[in-house]
Amino acid sequence: MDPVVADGDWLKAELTKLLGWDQCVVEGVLAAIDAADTRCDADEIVTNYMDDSSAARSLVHRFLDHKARVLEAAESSAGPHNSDHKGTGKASHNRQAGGRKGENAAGAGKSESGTSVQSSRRNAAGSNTHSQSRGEGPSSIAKQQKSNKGHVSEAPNGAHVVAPVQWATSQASTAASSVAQQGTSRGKQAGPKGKRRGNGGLDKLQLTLTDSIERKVANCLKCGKIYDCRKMSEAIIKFLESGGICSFCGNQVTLTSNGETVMPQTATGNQLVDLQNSKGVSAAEAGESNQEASSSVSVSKMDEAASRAAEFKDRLVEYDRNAAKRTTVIDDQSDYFEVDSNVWLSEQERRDLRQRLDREQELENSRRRNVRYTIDIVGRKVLIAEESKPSQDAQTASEAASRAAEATLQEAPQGGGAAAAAALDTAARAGTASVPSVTTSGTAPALRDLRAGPNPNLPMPAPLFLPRHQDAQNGAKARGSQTQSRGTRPGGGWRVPSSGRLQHDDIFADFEQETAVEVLYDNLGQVPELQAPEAPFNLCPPRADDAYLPEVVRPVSAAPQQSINAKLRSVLMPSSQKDSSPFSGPPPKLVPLDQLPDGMALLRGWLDVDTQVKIVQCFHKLGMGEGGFYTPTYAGGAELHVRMMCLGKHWDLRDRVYSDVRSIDGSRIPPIPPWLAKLVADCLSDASAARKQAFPKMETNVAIANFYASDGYLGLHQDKEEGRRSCRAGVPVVSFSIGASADFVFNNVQSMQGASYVELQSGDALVFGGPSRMIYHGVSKVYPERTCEEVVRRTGLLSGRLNLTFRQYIPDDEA
Ligand SMILES: O=C(O)CCC(=O)C(=O)O
Ligand SMILES: [Fe+2]
Repeated sequence: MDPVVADGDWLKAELTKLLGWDQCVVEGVLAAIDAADTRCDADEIVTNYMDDSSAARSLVHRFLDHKARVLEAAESSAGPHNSDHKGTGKASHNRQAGGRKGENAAGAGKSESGTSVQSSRRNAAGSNTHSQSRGEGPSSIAKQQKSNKGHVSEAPNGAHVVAPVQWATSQASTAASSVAQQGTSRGKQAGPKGKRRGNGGLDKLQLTLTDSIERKVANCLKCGKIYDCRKMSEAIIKFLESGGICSFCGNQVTLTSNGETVMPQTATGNQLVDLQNSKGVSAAEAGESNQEASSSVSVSKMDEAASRAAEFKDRLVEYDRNAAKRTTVIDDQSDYFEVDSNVWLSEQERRDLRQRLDREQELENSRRRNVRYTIDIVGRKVLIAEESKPSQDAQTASEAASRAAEATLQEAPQGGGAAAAAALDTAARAGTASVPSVTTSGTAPALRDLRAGPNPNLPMPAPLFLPRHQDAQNGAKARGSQTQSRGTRPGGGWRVPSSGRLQHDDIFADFEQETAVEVLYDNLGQVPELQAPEAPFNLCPPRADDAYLPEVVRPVSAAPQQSINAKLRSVLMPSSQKDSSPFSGPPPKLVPLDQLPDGMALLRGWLDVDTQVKIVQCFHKLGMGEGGFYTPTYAGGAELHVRMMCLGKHWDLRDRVYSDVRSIDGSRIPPIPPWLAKLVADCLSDASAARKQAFPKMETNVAIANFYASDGYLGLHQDKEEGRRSCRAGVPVVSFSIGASADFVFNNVQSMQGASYVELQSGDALVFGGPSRMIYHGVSKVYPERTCEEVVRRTGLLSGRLNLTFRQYIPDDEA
C-alpha cells in the first residue's frame, strides 16, 4: 500500500502526464471516477473519456486499489462499527470510497488543498448526505431534471425544453456550497485555471452532463464549429457549461438530454453565485435564492430564445416556400433535349419544349423531303440545294434545276441531253443512297427520277465559260430558228436564267479551257450506261430563203448543229488534244467509176430530185420522231461525228449489235417504208445490170441514216453486224447519198495506206456486196458547197449530207 498512490493528487499528476490534458479536465474525470459506484463504472469512464487507454486504466486501478486499502486500514483502525461496510467488502470501491470519503472528509479533516474530489466531497458534506453525494453520480442529473418540474416548460414547437438552470442549479448549489466553504477565494483567483481548480464539483457536474447528452458530437449550425464532447477539454466544458452556446459565434447549439432540449445557460447562474458570495449569503441560502433567481431569469431567457427560434424557423420555412420564385437556376450542363427527365423544367416548360421539339422535328423532316439537286450540265456538277426555308427554297431550287435542264436540252439539241445524261450518270455513281430523286419536270422522261448525288470527282470550281465568238456563231445562227421559237433566250448561248451559273463571257483563261477539256475527257473515259434522248433533230429547219415556206417568220438560216461536246471540242480543245483525223496518212486514190473493185457499183445520180426530196422529207419527219436522229457514242463516251437513226432495227455503236428497240433510250424503231425498200431492190437490180454481174439477193430489213454536218466524217470500218450468213454471202449494202458531196474512202485494210476513194454526190447510189462486201470504208470529207441546190431549196435540208445504207440482217441462229 502506497499512500502516495492512494492520494488523488498522484492520479491527477499521472493522468495529466499520460493524457496531456489540462489539469482541470483531469480533475473532472477524477471526480467522476471517485463517484463511480463500481470498478466497472470507473472502467467505463476510462473507456469513454480516456480513449480506453490501458495505461490510464492501470493507473486508475492502481489508484483505486491503494485507495481501498488505505480506507480499509483507516476503517480497521477506526473500529468495527463500520461492519456494514465490511460486510460489503465486495461492494464497490466507490461505496467504500464514498462512505469513507464523507467520513474522511468530515473526520479526517483533510486540508482544503487536497484533491478537488476530496474538496468537493467535503464541501458537499456540509449539507448533503452520502446518498446525496451518490445522487450526483452519472445519470443522476437527468433524474433531477425530471423531478424538477418547475423548470420544465413547453417550447413553441411543443417540445419539452428543460432550462439549464435545472442542472445548473444543482451544480450551482454544489458550487455555491463549495464557494461558501472556500470563502471568497474563488472570485479572487486569477485566471480560469484557478477558478476551475476551485470549482471541481462544477467540472464533475459538466462531465456528468456530457455523459447525459445524447449527441456527443455537436456542431454549430451557424458557423459550423464542432464540439466533440467525447473528449474533455476546457473549451468543451465551457461549451457544456453554457448549455450549448457556441464559443465562436454565440449561436445556440441544440443539445438534448434524455429526449429533452437543453436550453442555454447564461452566465446568470454563476453571476448570481458570485453575487451572493460577495454578499456573504450562506451556501444554503445562496443555493435557494440562486435557484429561484436562475429559474425566473432562465424562463424569461427561454421565452426569448424560443421566440427567436420560432422566428428563425418561420424565416426558414418562408424561404423554403418561396425559394423557387426568388431563385433562378441556370443549369448549363442540363441538356435541353432531355425534356422528360429534366428536373429543372416545370410542367408548362416541359410541354412548351416538347411542342417546340416536335415542331423542329417536323420542319427537319420536311426539309429532308424537299432537298433538291441542281444539275450543272456543262460544269458537270450536281449541287445540293440546302434550304433554310424548306418549302419556298426547295421549290425555287427545283424550278431552277428544271429550267436549267430544259433550257440546255432545247438550246443544244445535239448534245445537251447526252451531256446531261453523262453528268447525271456520273453524279449517280458518286451519289449516296440517301439522295432524293432529281426533279426535272418539263424535261425528257428519261431525265426524270434519275437519282443523283454530289460528284466529288469533279474539281472544276467555276462555271465553264464559252468565248463570245462561239456564242456569236451558235447564237446568231440559232437566233430566230426553231430554238428561239421554243422560247429560249434571245442571243443564244447557254445561260441559265435562274441559277446564273452558265454564262457567256469573254473573260476566260487558257487554263480554264484546258481544265474544262480535261474534265470533259475524264468524264468521257467513264461509261455512261444510259444516254438521255436528245431533242428532236430537225433535218430541215425552216429558212428565210425557202420559197415554199408560208409568209411567217423567216428566221435566218439555221446553223449546222453540233453536239455540245463537239462544240466544246472545237472551241476549247487544245489542238494537241483534238481528235486526230482517222484519215491521216497518205491521201486516198481517186478511183474512176469504171475501175471500181468487183462487187462495187456506183450509180451516179440514180435518185432523181423528186425521190431525193421525198427521202429527205421522209427522214425529216422520221428523224424528229421516236427513234429519230441522235448522236451515237462509243462505249467510252466519245461521239460519232454524225447524227444517226435506224429503220427496221437499231444498230448500236457501243455493243455493235442489232436490236428491235433502241438500247440507249428504249425508243421503238420506225419500219422501213415499203416504197423505200422497193427503191432499194430496184437499185440493186440496176447495180447488177450496171456491173453485168448479179449481186447476191438482198431483202432489206435494216436501214441506217447518217447526217453529216459540214465537218462530219466517219472513220474506216466494216459493216459486219448483219450476221455471218449475210456477210459471207456478200449480201450487198445499198447506199443513197443526198445533199452535200463527200469523199467515200475504201480499202481492203483499215488504213489509208493504198486506200481509194470516190466522190459521192447528191442522188448517187453505191452498192458494195459480193467480194466487196467486207471492204473497209468511211467518209473522210464533206463538201457542203457541192450540193443539190434544188433538193436543199425544196426541202430546207441542213447544210450537209444525208446518207442511207440498206442492209439485210440475218441473225446467226437463222443461218
Ligand atoms: O455515209 C456513207 O456513205 C457510208 C455510211 C456507212 O458506211 C455506214 O453507215 O456504215
Ligand atoms: Fe458502213
